Amino acid sequence: MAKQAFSRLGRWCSRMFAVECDPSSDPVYFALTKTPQTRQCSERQAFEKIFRKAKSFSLHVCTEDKIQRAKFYEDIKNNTIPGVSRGCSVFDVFSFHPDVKNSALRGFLVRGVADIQETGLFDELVRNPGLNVCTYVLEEDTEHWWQHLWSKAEDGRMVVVEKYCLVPAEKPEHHPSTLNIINSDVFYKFGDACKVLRECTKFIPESKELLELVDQGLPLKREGRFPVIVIEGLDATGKTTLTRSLTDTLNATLLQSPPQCLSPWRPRFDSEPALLRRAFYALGNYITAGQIDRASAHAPVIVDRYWHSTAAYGIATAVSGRVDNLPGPGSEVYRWPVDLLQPDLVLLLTVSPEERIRRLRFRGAEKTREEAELEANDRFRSKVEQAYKRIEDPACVVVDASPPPDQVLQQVLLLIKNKCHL
Ligand SMILES: Nc1nc2c(ncn2[C@@H]2O[C@H](COP(=O)(O)OP(=O)(O)OP(=O)(O)O)[C@@H](O)[C@H]2O)c(=O)[nH]1
Ligand SMILES: Nc1ncnc2c1ncn2[C@@H]1O[C@H](COP(=O)(O)OP(=O)(O)O)[C@@H](O)[C@H]1O
Repeated sequence: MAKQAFSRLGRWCSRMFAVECDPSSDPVYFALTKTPQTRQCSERQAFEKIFRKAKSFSLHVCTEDKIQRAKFYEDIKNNTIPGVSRGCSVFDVFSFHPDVKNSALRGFLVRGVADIQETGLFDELVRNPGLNVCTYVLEEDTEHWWQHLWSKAEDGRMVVVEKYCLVPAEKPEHHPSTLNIINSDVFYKFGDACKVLRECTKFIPESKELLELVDQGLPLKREGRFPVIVIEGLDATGKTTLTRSLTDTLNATLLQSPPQCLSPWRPRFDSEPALLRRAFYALGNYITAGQIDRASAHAPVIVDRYWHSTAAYGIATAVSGRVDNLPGPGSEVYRWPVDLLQPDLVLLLTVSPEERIRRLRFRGAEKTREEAELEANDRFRSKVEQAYKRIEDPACVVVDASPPPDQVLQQVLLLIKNKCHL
């Protein structure tokens, strides 16, 4: 067991390690090296900011099984690990190769635990072989901080199988949370989303029924000749109101994503980790694409949310810390999926945060977990808004939706006339 664990852990060598103590500032970055480097007194504060003097444990979820990793990470993050909740600080951490796609392993640092043996960490490790636990110790003689990787030996004892010296390092070009977006936080192909849903049938049997709903012959190019207009925007920007009045005025067909047929499963997937939530919404977009293809043969089609929502919420959820940690405009994460039917026009409704809150209160509707997050967290909301505006091919056209409903409708009808010749 130790040998197998060691070989799996071995790929961690010469990686970087980032600790996110404060989401409003950059993480503290360290290089993991096999041999201690000469200490600079200026580095002292990097260590004291993270480790103080107390022992600290970093819990890395390191398994090839994406589903297990996503579920375990969420479960552990949202509950407390037995014996470590009292007075401990918990920070997000990333172990990664700088600027290498798909190299980031998310985990978190629990600081201030008296002794690792006292906690439930080792029991968790035994129950979840894919889980790896590290401790951080200051070696008094060399005054260096070391990361010790633990694993379970054949005789059942926990042993240190590898150790790396921590050296403060410069921040890499890309925030580590942006490295795994493609196919872990956002899906750009139908098959990739289906793969995740297929793998989770073991603990979400409903996924099998979902997969049967999707027509395997997905429409890439639209056969229909009528325009397709998507209305996007944060909740309470007026999408439902506008899509209904547009549908009446244009004698159009109103569709939405996720489509009605997925409603029975939505609460379940909204409560699942981001990986599964995103696969569910991606699947919803492909089912809606089939409906758009058929409907646009007979009349104009208005769609309430589509790919922009899926990608914007996925990217904003994945990228931690500041808004400027988002991948820059033009990044491949903002591109349209090659196999998803494209609309003719995407309108992004925007209102001021104050007006949105006023409308939300007035409407009093219940919120998804992400909508609650939008309220509580300006930074998350700004990341969603920025991501919406960076998505390409087609990019969205921003509409000021703060005027009264009839004025917004007239403004949008003019836009549709100019862009779609309707
Ligand atoms: N439709 C959609 N919703 C998503 C997606 N990803 C996350 N969500 C969440 O679902 C919420 C929207 O749910 P909807 O069913 O579209 O309800 P809605 O009435 O359009 O929401 P409002 O914007 O409040 O009108 C979003 O605010 C997100 O919290 C996605 O890909 N598509
Ligand atoms: N242009 C507008 N001006 C003022 N209030 C509006 C406008 N559009 C919608 N509302 C009101 O704001 C609330 C949210 O509108 P809704 O269409 O449900 O937004 P969304 O579908 O984007 O969540 C509703 O109570 C609605 O009556």
